Amino acid sequence: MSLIVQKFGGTSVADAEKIRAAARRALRAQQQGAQVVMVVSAMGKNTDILVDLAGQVCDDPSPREMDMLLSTGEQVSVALVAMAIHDLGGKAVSLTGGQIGVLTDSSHTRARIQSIDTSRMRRLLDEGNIVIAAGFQGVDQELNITTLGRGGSDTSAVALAAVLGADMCEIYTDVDGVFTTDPRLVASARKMMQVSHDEMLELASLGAGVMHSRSIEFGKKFHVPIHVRNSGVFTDEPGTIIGPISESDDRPVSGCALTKEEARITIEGVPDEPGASLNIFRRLADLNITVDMILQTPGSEGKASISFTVVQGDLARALAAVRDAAAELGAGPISHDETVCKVSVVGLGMATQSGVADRMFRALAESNINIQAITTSEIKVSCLVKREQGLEALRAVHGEFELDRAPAKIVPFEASQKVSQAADLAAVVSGLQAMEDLTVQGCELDDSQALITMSHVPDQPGISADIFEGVAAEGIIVDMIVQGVGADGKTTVSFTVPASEIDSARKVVEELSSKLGGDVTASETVAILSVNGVGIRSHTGVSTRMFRALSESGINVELISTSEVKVNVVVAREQGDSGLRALKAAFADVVK
Ligand SMILES: Nc1ncnc2c1ncn2[C@@H]1O[C@H](COP(=O)(O)OP(=O)(O)O)[C@@H](O)[C@H]1O
Ligand SMILES: N[C@@H](CC(=O)OP(=O)(O)O)C(=O)O
Repeated sequence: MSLIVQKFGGTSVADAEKIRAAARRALRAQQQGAQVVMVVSAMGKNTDILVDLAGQVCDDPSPREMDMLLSTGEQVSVALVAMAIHDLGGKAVSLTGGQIGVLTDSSHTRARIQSIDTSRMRRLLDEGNIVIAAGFQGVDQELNITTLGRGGSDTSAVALAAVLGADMCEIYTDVDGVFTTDPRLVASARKMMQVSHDEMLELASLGAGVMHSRSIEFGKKFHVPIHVRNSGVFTDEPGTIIGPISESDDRPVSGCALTKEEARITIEGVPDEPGASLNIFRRLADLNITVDMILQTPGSEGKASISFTVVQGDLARALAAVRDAAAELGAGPISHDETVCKVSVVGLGMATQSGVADRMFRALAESNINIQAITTSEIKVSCLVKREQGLEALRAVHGEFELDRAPAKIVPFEASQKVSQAADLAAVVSGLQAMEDLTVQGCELDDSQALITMSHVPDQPGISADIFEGVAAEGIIVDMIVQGVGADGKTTVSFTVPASEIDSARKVVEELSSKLGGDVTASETVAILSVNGVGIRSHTGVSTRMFRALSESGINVELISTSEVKVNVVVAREQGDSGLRALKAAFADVVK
């Protein structure tokens, strides 16, 4: 007998009529022969209302009490959905996270699932019930109620689908599927037929609120087929499948996203020596703060400047940690900016096609938007811009890559679904105990790259577009790009190219610097070390572990770039081999 998990987000159970519609949908699936587990979120904006209430009662609610409060939203909706099913003549039982046996760690408000007990659900399903599970919540060893972080019901649903070996995990929401960007922000956004796990992981962590990024991590790790659909239309029209392959293989960019609430922290005068980054990022990892867009740019007299972004809500805690690190390192001054946001493009295709970054930079320049910082990974380019220009930047980029138009070649829906379903159930079951553990696929060394740095470049719209158009015109594929945060109207741009291309890349950059000003340095003797896997960014300790391993081997990190699936660092070439050995040893316990 088939088993499906149907998750209904807050928008899909916002009122009595929607609750009845959700109940009808589950009953229909059951009548068609499936066992059905529903995972339900709090009604409408109820969680926001509860958060607001807590804020009215006190300034700094305890995380434990916050979880106790927020979990009630889901408890209301599961009971109502069960009643609606009973009223329609069906059999249903609602369960809280604790009643199911969703065991989590004790990090309140952002707990991680450790295991799920399927026995009670199986028994209820076998007795003909629809099981209605409260999303977003679990309990720790002491039976304290925990929550999985805002938006966490998606994660509950995919995790339940994984442990139950479900044939499909349907995510019902208020849009037709996953769009090329948030359709509320860009009217011409287009529904994708399918999107790959890696693309969705990046999009979700960059602000595509339609899915919680940890749920995609689960989906990828346990081969759960995920189908995002609209709860408001009662048709069999497919939504978007999140699976192993991209919608089209002839497009460099699949989607784009805006992360509105970013804050940037910069620490100048950091001693350019092994262990300095570790000192800073270890403290942030200990606080469970996810750090993004880490940029390290060379400064004068052996000092570096390190900038990174955090979500605005984490700014105060991050600043306190950074002040402690700076005091210990003798670094400073520290500055921060809360008026920034991040615009990103994502696509599996950009790993093999050149000319993505420069097109993005040109589109922003043409809208007169200055780029304050850039980071890239194989499948994304992110630019930090002024918050007030974020929306305009997103629209410019969406238009530039013609995301409103369907790609010429689309991989058929059924084909991707079949690949997804070829999951190995045994692997899912054996993965149960260590459900959210970090998976590292491997550590790599690329010693064929060279590094070019342009410093003291005027910090104005169009500079990066000029540089990377020039480089792309020579047919050179740029791998990492890091543009530092400008000081005194000047900025630093560093990037890596294949060592065989260094002369032509240097020529382009030198010609530009003779026009624009700025100094060029090139190093043919660098290596890129990387760690790749799943959940790299959300497991905040990965960069720390990497920096620690390198620092203990006396290796200095020159550049860093991070993504959901990879962290890259540039080091001196002669240290590449020892760096790789150090990383392999450091990650030996989590390599899968
Ligand atoms: N790339 C995207 N594709 C689809 N929806 C998106 C995307 N990015 C952001 N969204 C937003 O996510 C919303 C759905 O998520 P959410 O409001 O959390 O719904 P739910 O209550 O169903 O969980 C959509 O209404 C849409 O505005
Ligand atoms: N109710 C929780 C959990 C959740 O995932 O909700 P939704 O599915 O509506 O995004 C929240 O608002 O964060």
